[in-house]
Amino acid sequence: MGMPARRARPVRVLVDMDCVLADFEAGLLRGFLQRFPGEPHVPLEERRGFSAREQYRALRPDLADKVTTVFEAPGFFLGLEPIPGALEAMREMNDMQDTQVFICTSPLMKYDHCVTEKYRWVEKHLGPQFVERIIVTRDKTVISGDLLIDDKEVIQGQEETPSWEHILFTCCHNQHLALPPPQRRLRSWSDNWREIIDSKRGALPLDPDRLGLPQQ
Ligand SMILES: Nc1ccn([C@H]2C[C@H](O)[C@@H](COP(=O)(O)O)O2)c(=O)n1
Ligand SMILES: [Mg+2]
Repeated sequence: MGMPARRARPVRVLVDMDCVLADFEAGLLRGFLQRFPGEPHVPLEERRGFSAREQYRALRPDLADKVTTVFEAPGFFLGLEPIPGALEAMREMNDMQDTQVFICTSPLMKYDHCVTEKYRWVEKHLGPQFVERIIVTRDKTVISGDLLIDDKEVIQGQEETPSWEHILFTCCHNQHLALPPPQRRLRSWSDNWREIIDSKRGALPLDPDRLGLPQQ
């Protein structure tokens, strides 16, 4: 009897941070209302499009810079609340057999507080073993993986055909979008992320050394 067949490599899952693990949108609105209480704002149910800055600009041009001061301020990223179920899902995913999890996040161009606070947020909420799993990049297309769970509707960069399948994580700014088939959504961390990961297992090549076939 040979050894049982085994997959040649684990499924690699890249998980975005803002709006997937950390509630950027709720933190931004809370910060905006605190800092500019008399100004018009965009309620979460009316958010459309990835860029809050552009939607505030459309509301009134000077609000673009005002909303930007909120997410560029020290303490903003560290103070974000976790998305419901995100921390539990990350721990479970990290413990799954044949599964590798990385946190894949883009920094602001004005990175002073953002980058350090993203690291500190991960350590605070997920612990040091996840700090080792952080990938900070402005271009997610050059990172290799089987899945990228991300709330940004279109992810472009230098690589035209990234190795990962983009799973759109539902967030206030993208919930109205009809996805072109076969693109898939993860509606929340209560949705079936395990099934999405398992759907990638069959696609992986089997390790010929583990098939139990007689060696040639
Ligand atoms: N609705 C959003 C979400 C995030 N950002 C900014 C904040 C971060 O610097 C960056 C994160 O991008 P991600 O890695 O989550 O694709 O983008 C924003 O401007 N608006
Ligand atoms: Mg995001």
